Amino acid sequence: QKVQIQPTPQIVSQPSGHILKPEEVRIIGANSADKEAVKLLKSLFSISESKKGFPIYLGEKSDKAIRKYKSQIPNKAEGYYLSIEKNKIVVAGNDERGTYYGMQTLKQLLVDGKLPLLNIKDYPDITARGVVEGFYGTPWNYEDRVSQLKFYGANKLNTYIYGPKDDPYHRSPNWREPYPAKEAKAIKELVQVANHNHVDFVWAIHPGMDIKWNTADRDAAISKFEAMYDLGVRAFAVFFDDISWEDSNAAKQADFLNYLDDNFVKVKKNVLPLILCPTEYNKSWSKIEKGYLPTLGEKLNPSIHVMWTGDRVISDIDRQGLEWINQHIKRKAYIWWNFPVSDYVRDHLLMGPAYGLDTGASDLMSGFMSNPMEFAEASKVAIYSVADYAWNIKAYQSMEAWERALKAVMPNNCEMFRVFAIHNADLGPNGHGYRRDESWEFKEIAEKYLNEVKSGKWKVETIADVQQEFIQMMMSAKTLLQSTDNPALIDEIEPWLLQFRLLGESGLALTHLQVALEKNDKAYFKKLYSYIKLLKEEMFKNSNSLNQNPYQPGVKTGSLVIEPLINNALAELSKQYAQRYNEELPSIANYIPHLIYTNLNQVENLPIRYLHKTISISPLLEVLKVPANGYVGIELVPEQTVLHSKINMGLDEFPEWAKIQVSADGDNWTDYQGKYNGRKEWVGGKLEGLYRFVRMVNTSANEQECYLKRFEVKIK
Ligand SMILES: CCCC(=O)N[C@H]1/C(=N/OC(=O)Nc2ccccc2)O[C@H](CO)[C@@H](O)[C@@H]1O
Ligand SMILES: [Ca+2]
Repeated sequence: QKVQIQPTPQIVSQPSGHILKPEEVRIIGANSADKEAVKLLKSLFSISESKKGFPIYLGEKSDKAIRKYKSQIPNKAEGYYLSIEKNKIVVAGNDERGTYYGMQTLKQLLVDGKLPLLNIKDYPDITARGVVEGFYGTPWNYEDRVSQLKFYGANKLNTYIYGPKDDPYHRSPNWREPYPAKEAKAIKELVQVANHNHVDFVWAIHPGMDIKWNTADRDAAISKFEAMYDLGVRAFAVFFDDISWEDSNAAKQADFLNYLDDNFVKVKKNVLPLILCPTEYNKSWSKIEKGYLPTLGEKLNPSIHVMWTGDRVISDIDRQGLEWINQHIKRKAYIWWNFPVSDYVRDHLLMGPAYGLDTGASDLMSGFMSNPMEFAEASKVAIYSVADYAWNIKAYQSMEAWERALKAVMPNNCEMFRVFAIHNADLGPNGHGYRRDESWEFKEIAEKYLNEVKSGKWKVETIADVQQEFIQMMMSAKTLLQSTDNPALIDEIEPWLLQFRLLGESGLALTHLQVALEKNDKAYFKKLYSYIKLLKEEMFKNSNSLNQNPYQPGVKTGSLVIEPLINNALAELSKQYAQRYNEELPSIANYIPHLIYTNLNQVENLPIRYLHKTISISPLLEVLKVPANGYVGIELVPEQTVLHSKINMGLDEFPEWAKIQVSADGDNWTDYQGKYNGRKEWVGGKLEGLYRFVRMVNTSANEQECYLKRFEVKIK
């Protein structure tokens, strides 16, 4: 039988039987082996004081106790040789971390008091593997981070990069200041937890918003690094992402990094190589002829890593793209993979497989980091898969890893967790145009069901299939809400579980509308319809009260297949009701008729939201570039009476290049009189008459920059 080890090892022999877990073991090499490995071994077996215990040889290739096995150990960083035999076990590392990883594998193989007889030669494909806490939104808390670090140790991830955008001491305004005592203590403890799990804790500084290219700021960075060094940090990164372009001077950035490298990293000796997050960190933004990347490639000290997100900000990672970037930066790219980060689609959870990763790229990357969701536990599903990919790239199978990830995160309820995860994977329409598959096992049934509803000739077995899925959604939500094996996870995803249950319930009720039509029972149909309306109102209330944030407030679930199926079937069945009984029912599908109105491709995919008679554009996190005559706004369908409007462009004064205009026909525009309310927001009042378009337009002759933090129109 094939043993299952996470991550998938490089070389495993076929098991030739098994042994029972030894009552007592004797560790040979305990004094010279990696101490975390010794601790882990002692937590698994009872150690005999006398000579008679079952021998376990533990240590690194340079240790005397392991000398006999030295030739078996892969000559690769963090590699190990593990052999489980009838009369001994050998756990031999190429280095301390290798020994520790060998022990993690041994721990996984000890199941039901038995151990398989086999041997393994294993090592990682990618040198640095892990997670960059680099998202916008609520940073992870201390308990989240401790749990993450233990999870990384168990999954052979060796790097955690601390860089939460919303930590004021990581970025502006306080990147120069040392952390206050409380935060400093927490970081000091986290570094220790990281060390116990053989994870390199990388502290990132983000000086980009207000750095000056002078000795004062260079030394400010060094003194901040010194302060972090005193807390135990031995690895550092410098982030220059998401800053305005005049600061994206490659030569200055390279000099700054080289100065830190020469005057801090090289001086300290036990500090890992620096990591740079460049301003041009994806192919779609790079203009090679402008020389930013080639300058970094030329000038940056060779030991400094350069981060890269791929062809776009949110992007698949493939061999071709990696070969492209590596030639320009003259080193192997250090990947910052923006998945499962959801800070630009905050109403969605990304619980699906981690796919779009080239299994032929093992020799082209120096690092692979996942940028996760602000929900730490929920992110573990994708992080688990990334661990499998980064360790053994050619063997990676995203769907298989996903199945194991679900079991790892929710061991006692993985089937119910799978029902939830499979229907909470896509992002919905978003500014990056990045989408994921969702509900893939239900799509065919959904299609069949909708066609049968439309034709009015439905089959019992199709209805049964659909009812089974809806009931499973309800069972999944209820089971998970009452589960106890991962309370932190349930706490994070509760809003989505509540919504998921209501969605399943509304789907189930929907199938009974067909029963009512079959029985020609008008009263029953109307009762069901009102019931579905109640369910939808509760979902609407959830979306108005839970997971509120300034960007994508609300709770979206099953948004790719399930929700549209229910809304389309509902519309169809209420149409059939109207035809049969000559009576229109109020539309209850939460359809939004209004549209985004723009000629800027950076925002053309942004979703429109509708809550409480307010239509708004989903905000953009990053800076918006508006060329001459560029405009962004809302098209009201049909035209409406505008009560008031709010536009926040993230600027202190209302820019003279901008105009706010309205139109009924899209050709004749009139200025919309309004004023700044002192909180960077332009406010406009009630307009007489009906209007279809409200927009902000750049009336100057050249490109301008601003933010799209809020653009909303309230209608009567
Ligand atoms: C090396 C990657 C840096 C990165 O991805 N930065 C942020 C990031 N930046 O994305 C952008 O699109 N940034 C941007 C776009 C236009 C102009 C300036 C910045 O996207 C992620 C997902 O929203 C965020 O979590 C990241 O913190
Ligand atoms: Ca040793």
